[in-house]
Amino acid sequence: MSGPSGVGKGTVCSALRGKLPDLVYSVSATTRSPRQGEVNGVNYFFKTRDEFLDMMQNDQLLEYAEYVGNYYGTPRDFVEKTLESGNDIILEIEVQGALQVKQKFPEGVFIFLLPPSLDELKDRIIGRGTENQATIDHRMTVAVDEINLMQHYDYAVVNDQIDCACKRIESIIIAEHCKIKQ
Ligand SMILES: Nc1nc2c(ncn2[C@@H]2O[C@H](COP(=O)(O)OP(=O)(O)O)[C@@H](O)[C@H]2O)c(=O)[nH]1
Ligand SMILES: Nc1ncnc2c1ncn2[C@@H]1O[C@H](COP(=O)(O)OP(=O)(O)O)[C@@H](O)[C@H]1O
Repeated sequence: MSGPSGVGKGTVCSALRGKLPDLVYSVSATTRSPRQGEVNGVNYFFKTRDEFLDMMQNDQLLEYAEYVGNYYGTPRDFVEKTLESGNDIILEIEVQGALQVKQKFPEGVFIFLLPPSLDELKDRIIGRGTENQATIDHRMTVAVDEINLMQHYDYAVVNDQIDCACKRIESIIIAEHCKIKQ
């Protein structure tokens, strides 16, 4: 799942956890500093730049990207082991990374979460109160670039109300399970 900063990816994923308990969540590595309340190993694996570069060089990341001045990447082992054990896994990642995953797992299901409007998106980022003004401006610029790449995804879901967005994503996951693969 991808979507611009502040659209509600984290909020929707938390709500989905309650509804689809068998769905496994990938915890990413990042060089971004933890926000208040974020826990290492739960929200992210927080890494120094050197530690992250080591992971890249040792092929420990399934994909990675630089986003607004920090690196983000998906630890490879956990994803591969989860899939080998027959479970589904959800990656909450930005667009460049999702396109790398699409190359490696074309059978994956790619969902783009959209805000009802750019004004509402900005209100949500500001309302969350975790970023300074310069970072908010940078993230809003990137948001437009990301939305322009939405055509690479299988589904677009508008996060107007959290419950409605969750139901739409749940329906997608259930439908994908029932799909006859050609
Ligand atoms: N490529 C990639 N992007 C990631 C990964 N983990 C998180 N991201 C994305 O990085 C962007 C910034 O994440 P974050 O700093 O937590 O900000 P937020 O989206 O505003 O909560 C978001 O688009 C995340 O989905 C990852 O492992 N790989
Ligand atoms: N459907 C929604 N309606 C109103 N506010 C929302 C909705 N979804 C999320 N939010 C709020 O928007 C802010 C950003 O949500 P968050 O989940 O942190 O976004 P993301 O993970 O995409 O950056 C949070 O303060 C969250 O409570």
